[in-house]
This record gives sequence, structure tokens and C-alpha cells, in this order.
Amino acid sequence: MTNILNIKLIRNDAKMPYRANEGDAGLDLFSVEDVIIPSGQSALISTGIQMELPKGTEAQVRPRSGLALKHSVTVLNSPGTIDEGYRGEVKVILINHGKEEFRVEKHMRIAQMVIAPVFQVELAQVSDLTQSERNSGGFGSSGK
Ligand SMILES: O=c1ccn([C@H]2C[C@H](O)[C@@H](COP(=O)(O)OP(=O)(O)OP(=O)(O)O)O2)c(=O)[nH]1
Ligand SMILES: [Mg+2]
Repeated sequence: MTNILNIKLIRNDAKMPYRANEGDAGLDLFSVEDVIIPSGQSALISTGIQMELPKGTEAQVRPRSGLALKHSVTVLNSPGTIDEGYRGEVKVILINHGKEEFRVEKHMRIAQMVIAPVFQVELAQVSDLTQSERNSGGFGSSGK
């Protein structure tokens, strides 16, 4: 399995995803445009990149905690899913939960993506499932 993530910059002002520190899980994604997100609203932000993920992986688009803490801006569909076969532009849906409008500036780091393995399953429809210790218990069934 290769660990190469192929990135194509589809605008000459687009920036490669950025690993802030060696070993970081998250690769920061840059906005390639200026966008104002009014309080309470969301926006689809372009990154100007397309990718070819390594086989058997996905990319998860996650919020940056600094934007969440300082501006109440987060990724609406977190974690966003980028499928292995997707070759379109990577985009980020940001939502502004803050009271003020939020200005996304071109080349601002707006989110981060984490590349994760995907376990490919084959689907089998069955009429019975095996018993387990948990069985149908959930939603607080084990107590506090
Ligand atoms: O934050 C995101 C989420 C998705 N995508 C791209 C890559 C992904 O492979 C594709 C589809 O995403 P998803 O499956 O979440 O959306 P859908 O509403 O199910 O659309 P589709 O029917 O195209 O799968 O959109 C992004 O660029 N950013
Ligand atoms: Mg889908």
C-alpha cells in the first residue's frame, strides 16, 4: 500500500495542505478565496486542490480547535468524508456559530484533514444475528 497523497493545485494561488509539525495527524487546508460568513450562517469554501488518496483510505475534514474556540467557527458536517475515488475540488463547509460575522481570508487555514484507513466490507443480508454481551443495550444502558 502506497502512502503517497497526490495533490493537484487547480489554481495558481492554491496552497498545498500544511503539516504544522512533524507527526501531526492533521493536514491544514487553506481557503483559496475571501468569504464573509454572517453570524449563524454557513458557507462552502474552496481550497483550490484536488487529490488522489492512497488506495483503501479516506480523508476526514475536521475543524481547527483554534477557530472553534476563538470564533465559534467549525465544520458543519464534521467529520466531512472525502472518498478515495473523489477527484473533484476539496471543499469545506464552515458554520459560524459566533455572534459576529466571520471573515475567511484567502490563505487562511480553515480546517484540517486526517487520512484514515477504510475497512472495505462486503454486505450480507441475514435473518439472524449472533448474541453478544451488550445485545441491544445502548444509549446509557450501562449506567453513568
Ligand atoms: O467536507 C467535504 C465533504 C465531502 N466532499 C466531497 C468529497 C466526497 O467524496 C464528496 C461527497 O461527499 P459526501 O458523500 O459526504 O456527500 P453526499 O451528500 O453523500 O454526496 P454524494 O452523493 O456525492 O456522495 O464530496 C468535500 O470536498 N468536502
Ligand atoms: Mg455520499
